[in-house]
Amino acid sequence: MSNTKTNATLRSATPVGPPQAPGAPAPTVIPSRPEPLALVPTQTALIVVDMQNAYASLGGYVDSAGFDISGAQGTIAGIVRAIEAARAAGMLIVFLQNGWDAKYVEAGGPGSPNWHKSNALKTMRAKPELQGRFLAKGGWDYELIDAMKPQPGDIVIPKTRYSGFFNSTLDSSLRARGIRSLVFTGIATNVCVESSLRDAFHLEYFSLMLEDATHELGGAAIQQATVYNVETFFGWVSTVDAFCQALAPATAATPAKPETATA
Ligand SMILES: C/C(=C/NC(N)=O)C(=O)O
Repeated sequence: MSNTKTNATLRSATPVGPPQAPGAPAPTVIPSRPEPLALVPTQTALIVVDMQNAYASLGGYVDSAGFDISGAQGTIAGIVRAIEAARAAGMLIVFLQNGWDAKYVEAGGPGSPNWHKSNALKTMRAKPELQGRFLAKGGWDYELIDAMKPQPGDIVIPKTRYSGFFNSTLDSSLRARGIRSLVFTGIATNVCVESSLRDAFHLEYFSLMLEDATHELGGAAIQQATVYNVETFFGWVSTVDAFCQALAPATAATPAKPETATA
């Protein structure tokens, strides 16, 4: 890509991150591009975007609408690892869940661009036998996938448009908990992940995207376009391995069980 040179030039080894008050817990430095990112785990939320049957399961909305999600299993495995590492380090886990009421009032009618652009709504209009099947609250398509059931202390935030911040309680929920940094995972990289991450930038959050814990709709070049956008304009990019390895010392620092002395 012709932009590689620009990004390499702008890369730095000095970590960046939200300012820390004196006496604040030491941040964890995550190797990332274009700079390492310094995050305090207890002031960071892992955002899992729309890991619902609609986006990650065969027979769900995006599969039925003709998008290729054959790589979703790898994405799911990466997100599961990231969640485990984040939880062990004391990060808040937030699951976003996209969809509308069963009568699709929240989806909007012909006066809403969403009615015209949503491929879920378009597919159901084109095939009336599918009406009611996609992204309706209460249905299988809307549910989070089995691999990602929330645990006590996690937060689930419903949303009705691509950005997790639009008309939702996401921003207030994060601010109320003193969250300053966000780690983005989920599907789709170029739609709800990127929309949410862009809004996070404008709301002054430091955002990291784990590129191998996201999956695009539209092909490999589309994935690279979002990675470029995030790395160059809106945040930082890393991998599941780098994230988990950086957090491991923080996890190891939690008090171990006393060993039983054997004579
Ligand atoms: C295309 C699409 C993407 N959603 C997402 N979670 O990125 C949709 O909801 O129609």
